[in-house]
Amino acid sequence: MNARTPIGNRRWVIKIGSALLTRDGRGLDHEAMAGWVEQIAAARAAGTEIVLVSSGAVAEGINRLGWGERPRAIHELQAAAAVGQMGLVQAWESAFIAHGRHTAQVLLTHDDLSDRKRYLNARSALRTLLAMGVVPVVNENDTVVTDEIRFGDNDTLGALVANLVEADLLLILTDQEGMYDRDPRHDPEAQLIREASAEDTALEAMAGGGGALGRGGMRTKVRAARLAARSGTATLIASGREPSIIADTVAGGDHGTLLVPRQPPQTARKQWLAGHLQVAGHFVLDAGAVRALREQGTSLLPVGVVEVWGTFDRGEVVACLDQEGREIARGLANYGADEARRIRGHASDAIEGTLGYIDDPELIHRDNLVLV
Ligand SMILES: Nc1ncnc2c1ncn2[C@@H]1O[C@H](COP(=O)(O)OP(=O)(O)O)[C@@H](O)[C@H]1O
Ligand SMILES: N[C@@H](CCC(=O)OP(=O)(O)O)C(=O)O
Repeated sequence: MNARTPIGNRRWVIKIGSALLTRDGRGLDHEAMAGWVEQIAAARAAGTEIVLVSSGAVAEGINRLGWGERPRAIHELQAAAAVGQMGLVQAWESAFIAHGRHTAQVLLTHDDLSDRKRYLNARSALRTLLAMGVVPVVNENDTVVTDEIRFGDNDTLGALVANLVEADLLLILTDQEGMYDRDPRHDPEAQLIREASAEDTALEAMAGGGGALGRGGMRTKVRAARLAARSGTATLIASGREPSIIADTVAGGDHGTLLVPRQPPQTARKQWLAGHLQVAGHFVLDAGAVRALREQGTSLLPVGVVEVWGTFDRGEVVACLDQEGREIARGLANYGADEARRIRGHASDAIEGTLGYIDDPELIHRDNLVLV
């Protein structure tokens, strides 16, 4: 068997899913948590900085409130998350304190990471905590988000946190040995993938949805790996039921599925752009502009835009689509939607004549543009 690509051990993000943490919804598995904490504390003592991304607030809230099943109403889910998050942080805090390690609760929303200022604040807070030897315990702030504006699954959140702290590894612990070439729940012949490129688009076809408690399944884990790769972060999907999974991985063991970045890391600003789950509008590009962006890495000029959709202001994130509606890039618009509609299809030297002023010759400057 070929040796796997080695993983750096400077900084890791470890994500633990709901199904694992809550024994399939029967309440927090304190014993398993103690086992993971012991291994994390040892890795930290040996010099690896670790951020924990912990799911399980909603599942634990449902358990604490004695509800038989997951509610559908958003206000009930928000309430369950608020109750359950208390149990989660209590459990992590006491497990880490037994090893003399402080934890810090960090609850994030999509808005926190899409607003540039708040993103930079979250980044410096996390980096400060890590430098102080604290283990940040991150979750989505489920109580203040609704379906339209949530990450929903913590795989995506884990990847964005890995971008924030520029982790070497995003370790996703789940209830399977790793990623198989098809959903093992439906096909016992499924084969475990040992290593693949995080950017390999064929992986998505092999990844299915999640179980009753987890939200994303393998699909969101594959997407998370692609997102994480933007900061040069490798993703390992492995079984949290394997008793010494973290220690073995630190020691260079080769459990699970490793998805490695093959492209060079992007700048922090481009990672931030790629991490936006929502955009304020769309530019539809002609074929020449699509080629120029993809093949030459140019800025987007008004002349290559055939349609402008949505309402947005200068500085907002806008997606660029080809004529079949496929997103090819996104970036920060230099003009608001109304101005963009007036200058689309025009050469840049006609902008001033059309608008009466010119801010920039491009609709999106290439420094603010990321291919997706
Ligand atoms: N190709 C695949 N390989 C492995 N697991 C898969 C695959 N496709 C779908 N799955 C499902 O994804 C589930 C894990 O995701 P999920 O239920 O969201 O858990 P978590 O809470 O850990 O995120 C597995 O239990 C498995 O049934
Ligand atoms: N923020 C949510 C986690 C969402 C979720 O279920 O994520 P996951 O189990 O990782 O697929 C919670 O704490 O309940």
